[in-house]
Amino acid sequence: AEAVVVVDPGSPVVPAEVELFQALPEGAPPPDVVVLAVKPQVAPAALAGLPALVGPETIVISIMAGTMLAELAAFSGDAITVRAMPNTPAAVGKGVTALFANGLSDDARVSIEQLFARTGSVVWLEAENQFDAVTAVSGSGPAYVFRFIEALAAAGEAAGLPPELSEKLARATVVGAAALAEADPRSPRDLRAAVTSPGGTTQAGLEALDADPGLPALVRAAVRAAAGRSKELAEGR
Ligand SMILES: NC(=O)C1=CN([C@@H]2O[C@H](COP(=O)(O)OP(=O)(O)OC[C@H]3O[C@@H](n4cnc5c(N)ncnc54)[C@H](OP(=O)(O)O)[C@@H]3O)[C@@H](O)[C@H]2O)C=CC1
Ligand SMILES: O=C(O)[C@@H]1CCC=N1
Repeated sequence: AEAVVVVDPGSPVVPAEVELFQALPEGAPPPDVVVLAVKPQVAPAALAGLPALVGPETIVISIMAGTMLAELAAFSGDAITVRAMPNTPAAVGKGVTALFANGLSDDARVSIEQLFARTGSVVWLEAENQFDAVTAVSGSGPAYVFRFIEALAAAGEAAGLPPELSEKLARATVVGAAALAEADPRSPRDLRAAVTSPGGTTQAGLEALDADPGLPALVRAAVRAAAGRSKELAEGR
């Protein structure tokens, strides 16, 4: 990008080449791309000045959970409007972003894809109503994995390891398993089977993990709750 501008009423630390504004600038030429990253609850107040700022060539990308394209139309004036759901591993180029828009030109589609490809992989959704489930799986998902690291570290401590060592082992194990899942084309199921010696330690651990209610049921409940919250946000609650 030629110039990157951040609008934030606070004082976030931004890179030297980024300009910081406390409020939306008035009378500026229409930007190429605007990314809306405020909380959905503050959007009406924060974005009131946006229609006057954007032009018909501007691409407005909202990453707000639960804010529908139909609602975004009120903020985005003439601009091309896109919904995106990224996730925080984007900070290290390992994110995954789901995108959806109606009637995009091929050019717009390519530039949006290129923008998010800088932060990791990109998928286009077939329907806007997939966002609730997508938000619950990949938007919120990193937090489930971090929770797992915390739980594994705490369990190691309970099994007698010093806290620092246990956290180091738990973190390195999840990082290593994720890297293997990325590099090895086998399914997660096959990767799991490769660790699990018949009658060995892993089998004993997995049996406990799957005992009622079991990890799959807990994860299903987590995704259902997060998707439900996404729907509530869409209804303005
Ligand atoms: N966190 C995540 O993993 C993901 C978040 N999202 C979406 O991103 C959005 C932000 O979430 P998150 O980063 O977690 O929340 P934060 O509260 O961390 O970020 C919100 C930001 O908006 C700023 N802000 C508040 N009011 C205004 C305003 N009037 N004008 C401009 N900026 C304003 C805040 O500034 P200040 O701190 O000074 O109040 C803050 O920097 C949400 O819509 C969320 O759904 C989407 C995908 C993943
Ligand atoms: O918790 C949230 O609402 C946002 C959306 C996905 C991740 N964080």
